[in-house]
Amino acid sequence: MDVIILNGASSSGKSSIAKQLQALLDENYLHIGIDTFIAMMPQRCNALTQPDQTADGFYWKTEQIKGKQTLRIKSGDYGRQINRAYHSCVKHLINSGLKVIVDDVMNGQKEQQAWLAALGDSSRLFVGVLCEESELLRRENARSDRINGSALEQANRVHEGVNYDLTVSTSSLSAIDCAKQIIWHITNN
Ligand SMILES: Nc1ncnc2c1ncn2[C@@H]1O[C@H](COP(=O)(O)OP(=O)(O)OP(=O)(O)O)[C@@H](O)[C@H]1O
Repeated sequence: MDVIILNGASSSGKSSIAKQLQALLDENYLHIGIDTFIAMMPQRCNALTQPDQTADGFYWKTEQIKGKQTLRIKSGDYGRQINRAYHSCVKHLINSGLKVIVDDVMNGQKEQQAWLAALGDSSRLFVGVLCEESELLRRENARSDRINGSALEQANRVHEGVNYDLTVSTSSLSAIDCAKQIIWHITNN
C-alpha cells in the first residue's frame, strides 16, 4: 500500500493511529498532514488561535450553519496554494519510492476527489476515523492547543460523501487496536 489516508475530525485520534501504524507496519511509512505544512509556514500567514481574524493562509470563521453559530476553518490564497502543494507533495514522496500515512481533515467528497486526482494510480486506502461527538468534545476540551468548537463542526462534514475502504471507531477502540484493524484489512484484502 503506497498511502494510507486517515480522515476524521480534529481530536478523532488520527495522529495517534498514525503513530501506532508506524510502529506496527513492517515497512517504513512517513506521517504527514496539513499540520506539517502549517509548521513550515511563516506564523503571520495563519490566524488559528482566535476566530474571525482573516489571514492569507488558514483562519477560523464563525458562520451560521443550520441556525447554529459554528466555527469553520477557512483558507486564503496562500492556504489554498499550500493545500494543493500538500496533495502533490504526497504524490512526489510516493514517486520517490516512499510510503506515506496522510492524517487529514477532508472537506468531504470534494476533497476526496482532489486526493484521487493527485494520487493517480498509487495504491491507497481511505480510512474513516470515527468518534462519538461527546467523546470528541471531551478530548477537545482536554487539549490546550485546539480551538473549542472545531471538532464538532468537523464531526459530520469531513465524512460527507466520502467512500471508505474501512472505518475505525476511536470511541470504542484504542489507537493501537484501530491500527491493528487497518493492518488486518491491508493483509486480508
Ligand atoms: N482511541 C483513542 N481512545 C482514547 N483517546 C484517544 C484515542 N485516540 C486519541 N485519543 C486522545 O485524543 C486526543 C487527540 O488525539 P489525536 O491527536 O490523535 O487526534 P487527531 O485526530 O490527530 O487530532 P487533530 O486533527 O486535532 O490533530 C489526544 O489527547 C489522544 O490521547
